[in-house]
Amino acid sequence: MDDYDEIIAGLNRQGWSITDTTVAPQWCAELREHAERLWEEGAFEAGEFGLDLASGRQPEVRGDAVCWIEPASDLARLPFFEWMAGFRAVLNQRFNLGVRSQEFHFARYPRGRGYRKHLDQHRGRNLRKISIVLYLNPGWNPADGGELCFYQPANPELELARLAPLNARLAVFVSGLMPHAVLPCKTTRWSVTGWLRTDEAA
Ligand SMILES: O=C(O)CCC(=O)C(=O)O
Ligand SMILES: [Fe+2]
Repeated sequence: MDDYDEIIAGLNRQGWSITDTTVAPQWCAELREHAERLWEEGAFEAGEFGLDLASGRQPEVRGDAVCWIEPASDLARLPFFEWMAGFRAVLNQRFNLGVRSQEFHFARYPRGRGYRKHLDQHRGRNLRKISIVLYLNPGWNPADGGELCFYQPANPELELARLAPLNARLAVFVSGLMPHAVLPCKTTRWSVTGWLRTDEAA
């Protein structure tokens, strides 16, 4: 079984999958360098919750700052994003998922912040099919918190898994199915987050 197969098997079986050996630590180091540079350049903005821009910024609900990766930029051609384009092709060929575009942002959670339980599909819209999170945190300690939690789709009170944001860990899940949350972190938490979508690139 290759990595794509392993991830897809997890999605089919339970709606989510975690792999720790798919993404090369070198790719993560490079992404983390870019993320920190962009942070220092002031390129991040507060993460927004839902589509209502007027009321969308609620740090007690969603505490990260994000920096979107322009699809036409050099960054979008880094190996991790090329690998994702390959994953998309496999999902389309074998499962007819019709994921025609991908969007990604860097995310940075400062100490004390998390993201309350939510689904990744905006209400009434279902363009986002598959959610992707790659963690960029070398030396993450279990005591640092910041776990990604999955909850039972039919009963979101029931926690299914609690996963530390370990360096190079890749989480993939069905956007419209899996309730999830980020528990508050005790130290700065970095990641790349994205979605495979059914519409064409903007
Ligand atoms: O960083 C994570 O573990 C999940 C982030 C998330 O749920 C989101 O950005 O929608
Ligand atoms: Fe999410």
